[in-house]
Amino acid sequence: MFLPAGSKDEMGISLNNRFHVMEKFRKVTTLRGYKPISTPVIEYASTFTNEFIDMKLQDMMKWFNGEGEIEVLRPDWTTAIARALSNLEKKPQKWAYQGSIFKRNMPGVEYHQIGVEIIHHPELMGESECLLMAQAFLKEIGVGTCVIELGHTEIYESLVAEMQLSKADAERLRLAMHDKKKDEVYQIAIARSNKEKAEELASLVDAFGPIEIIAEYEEKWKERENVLGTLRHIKKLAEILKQSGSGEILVDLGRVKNLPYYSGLMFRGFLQNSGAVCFSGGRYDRLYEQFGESISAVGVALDVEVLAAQVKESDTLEKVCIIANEESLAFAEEVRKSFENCIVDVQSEAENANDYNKVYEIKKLNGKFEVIER
Ligand SMILES: N[C@@H](Cc1c[nH]c[nH+]1)C(=O)O
Repeated sequence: MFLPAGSKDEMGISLNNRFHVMEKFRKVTTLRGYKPISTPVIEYASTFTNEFIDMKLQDMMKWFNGEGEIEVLRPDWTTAIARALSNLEKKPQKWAYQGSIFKRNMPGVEYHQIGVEIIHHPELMGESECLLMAQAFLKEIGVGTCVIELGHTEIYESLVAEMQLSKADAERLRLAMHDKKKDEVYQIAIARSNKEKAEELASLVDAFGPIEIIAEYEEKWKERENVLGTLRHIKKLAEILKQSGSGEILVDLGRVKNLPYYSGLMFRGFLQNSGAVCFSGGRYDRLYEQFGESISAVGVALDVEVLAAQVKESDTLEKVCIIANEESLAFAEEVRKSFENCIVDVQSEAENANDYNKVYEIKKLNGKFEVIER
């Protein structure tokens, strides 16, 4: 029997590691005051494709239901949770979730995420909480500090806003900027504005580096009051992270949004050893405008596959094998209770004796069961 492309079975160590990551996440988030939330795996496509969200239908796993409406497998937690929360009381809330998202445009199709969404919290508080939670969690699973990158939608968008781009050109420019293709950014920009503007936009491609480069850009953009405010905000957040023992902090001032609903601060975490992205998130206040609300919303999702691959299998529990037969099964179940905090495996034969720290056999001597160490 075969599976569709992208689907896969999982077993043994990799599944154990995934569960380990998810259990620790539940512990860390519970202790930080998050409540759990879950949404159905099947939703209407329009929840994700409406004008406020604008995710691409072609990237989703989808079908028509009996009424002719398009249904999808959950492509994104953040949007699904916003839908679920839209009718709830408007007070500060912190939600934690774990489960799959599905993306047709990615080789794995099904991805496991753990994440949090924080709404109705003061901006800096919600943003720093996302990152401090992520840091505390990475520590808890033994990954340690990661490299944090901070970016902001408004720097690029305030430059582009004056350019009167068509939707298609805006998307081409965003992609070129995202891929850091400086020449292409310049070419698209020069066709729609003047040389000075095109050069400014192209130079934004290089506006990344350690947090200290912000000083250079404060000087460069000293006339642009709104951008200066954004830089001050990023610096404040970086300061909180540093004081809380974060590792390296980078900025990408030319970063464009990777999800259409971001508005404001965006962040990512990179593993120290491989550079893999282990978390990604940001502010998405505008997503709630579809419900006629103006609120503060920020969240982060962590990639369970990436993190599970970092977990070192630490079998701290002693493994015991009890060999029993049909007659001694009930007795073996009693014996099991005498081994506290051990993995106790009742078998008919110790096939792989080396897998166990201790092997016991239940024998019947003079009509009585005895436990004999092998
Ligand atoms: N849903 C985003 C992460 C996120 C959570 N909250 C805000 N952003 C993602 O899948 O990358």
